[in-house]
Amino acid sequence: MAGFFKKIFSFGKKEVVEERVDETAPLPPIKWDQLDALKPAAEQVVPEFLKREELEPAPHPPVDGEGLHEVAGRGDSADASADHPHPQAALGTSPIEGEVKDAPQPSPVEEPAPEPAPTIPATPEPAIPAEPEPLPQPAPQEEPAPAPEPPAPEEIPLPPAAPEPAPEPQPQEVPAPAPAEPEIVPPRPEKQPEPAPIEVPAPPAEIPVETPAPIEVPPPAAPSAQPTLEAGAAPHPPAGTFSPYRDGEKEAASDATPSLANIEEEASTPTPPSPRTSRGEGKGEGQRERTQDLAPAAELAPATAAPQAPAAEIAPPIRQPAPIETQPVLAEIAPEPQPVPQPKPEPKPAPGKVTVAKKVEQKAEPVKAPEPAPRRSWFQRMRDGLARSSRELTGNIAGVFTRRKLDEDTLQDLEDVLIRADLGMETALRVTDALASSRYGKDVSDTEVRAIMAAEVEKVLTPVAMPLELDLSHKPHVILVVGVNGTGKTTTIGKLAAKLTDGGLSVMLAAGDTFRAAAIEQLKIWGERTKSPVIASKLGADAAGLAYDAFERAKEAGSDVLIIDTAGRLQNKTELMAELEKIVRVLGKLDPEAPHTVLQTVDATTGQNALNQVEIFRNIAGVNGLVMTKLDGTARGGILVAIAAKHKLPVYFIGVGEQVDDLEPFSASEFARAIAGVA
Ligand SMILES: Nc1nc2c(ncn2[C@@H]2O[C@H](COP(=O)(O)OP(=O)(O)OP(=O)(O)O)[C@@H](O)[C@H]2O)c(=O)[nH]1
Repeated sequence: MAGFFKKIFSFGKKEVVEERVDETAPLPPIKWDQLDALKPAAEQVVPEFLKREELEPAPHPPVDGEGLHEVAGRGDSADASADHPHPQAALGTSPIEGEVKDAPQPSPVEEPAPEPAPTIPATPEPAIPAEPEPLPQPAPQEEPAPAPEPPAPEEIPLPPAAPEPAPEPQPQEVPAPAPAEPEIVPPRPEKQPEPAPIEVPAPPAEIPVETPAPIEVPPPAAPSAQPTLEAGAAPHPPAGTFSPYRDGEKEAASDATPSLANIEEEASTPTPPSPRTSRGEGKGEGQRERTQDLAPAAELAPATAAPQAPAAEIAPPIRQPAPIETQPVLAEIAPEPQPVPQPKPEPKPAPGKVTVAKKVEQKAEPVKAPEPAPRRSWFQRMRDGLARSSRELTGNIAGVFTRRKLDEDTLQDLEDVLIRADLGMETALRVTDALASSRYGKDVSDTEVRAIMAAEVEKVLTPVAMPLELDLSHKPHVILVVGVNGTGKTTTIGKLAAKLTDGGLSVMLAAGDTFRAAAIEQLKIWGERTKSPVIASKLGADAAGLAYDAFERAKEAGSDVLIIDTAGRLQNKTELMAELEKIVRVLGKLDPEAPHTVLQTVDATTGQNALNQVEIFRNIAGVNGLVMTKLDGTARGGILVAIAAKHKLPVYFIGVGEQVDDLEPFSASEFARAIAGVA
């Protein structure tokens, strides 16, 4: 075989010499298309050359002459001496011969070369230019490129010696490209025109090679993981990780996707880098390796593991460990984020605990709210409310009767104490008279004095302590609520509506306080709380007109009770008093007896002014009942006794708080005992 290639080599020289001698004319421009067209011809011609070489070199010159001109014209004049380059270039195709030249040298070393040689020319041509970098695909596409690079092929023959040393490393390097090439195979079938007949068998062989590759992966996986570290652990693990998936993708994607091959090459690049450098040294050899790799690849995979151990083994192990490692890595990654969120919930409980503690504290307060201690009983609440009044009164009484006999001075001192307690002159005289009639000249204790006082106050209050009676024959029973502003009219209306609705009565509310927007809104709130419809109008509207409309509405609705709120006016303002009179007058048009109840709220904290308020409202609005408000926490609860004694108006309720339940029916004995500090 060596002789065979030598003949070819010498033949090329002869052609070059002959061609140049014959043709001195300027070289025509290069026509790449023609060159491509020549490629297949060249292949066919090649065998002819071989034959003709042995027989006659003459016939070829004319044929190759054109190719030679083109090649020479490309400008390797410096290499004009290019003895062989020309024939190589003429082939076109230069790579073909270049390989041929390269082949002969390594071929002696590698005996199998002679046979693949004919096949080689087809593949190597495109491969040579492309292989140095992108071994697989670019080569065929760049076929024209190699032609313009005749100098490369020319130089190639120069380092023929290099291929000789290269051949040995090449077989080693071969394994590395081998895995990549099988992937590259798909692109080659595209180039099939040249190597098609010969390589066609190879690709199928390679295709199975790829499939076995993943199969090989599992066995060496665990052990190979370590070797991967040696060959290029860093690059491999990632490549391996992706490789398994890519293989599957490759199978699915089929040959159409050369990119996959590139991807794998990139993944495997760590190992190939060294082989590539070696390849760059000898292109012809590199080409050969391809052809050889393609065929032997299938064989190498299983059997040639030893020679290709470094590269071939690295590739598979890399793939295997990678997928395995990747999964565990993912598994590790997954748990990592889990612990991360865990700490987050931890802080949540922390603040939760804090909040809980806070909430507990806060809730503890509302729990205290059941301080319905006031709810324990209205009397207890009233007693607590009258405590101030009681303490002051009882304290003063005790100061008067401490180890003193009852005489005129003590009786006068007691009268003064009762009057300062707002009980009124009448009530004070009643108490002193009662005490003097039974205890005059005797030692009297404060307890005895308070008991007599409680009894006398009760006597005063009993006539006025009356329950509110509603004549439901009136549909509705109209309750007009009057009183000085701030005495608790609206609040009392809400409390009363709650009692009535709780008792099963239907109640309608009328917002007659058209001078204060807050009063209207406040009444609406009470209406919502008591589920009672509220009749309201715009701010500043005529209160009498509103009362009239509300009365009609209540009649139409069949309400049991209509409660009309009014504006709080100072009794000395004629206009305001006239408005109340007008309301009463208008209501009387619908029902002469309406309003059926006129309640006046009296603020217990007002003191003696409450007597005047009742006097005025009684005369203007016909007040026929009282609600003593704010008896809780006042020291002047005695005014109720004075009002009762003077006006003898019924006291239906007393307000002992701002809550809906803080409206209690008035009890003379309880109030009297509470204010006198008698248990
Ligand atoms: N402590 C206590 N406060 C009360 C009582 N009744 C009413 N109040 C409060 O007294 C204030 C005045 O009550 P209102 O109902 O608005 O009095 P009003 O007469 O309607 O006032 P105007 O709408 O201005 O005429 C409010 O803050 C009520 O919560 C009570 O019996 N005890």
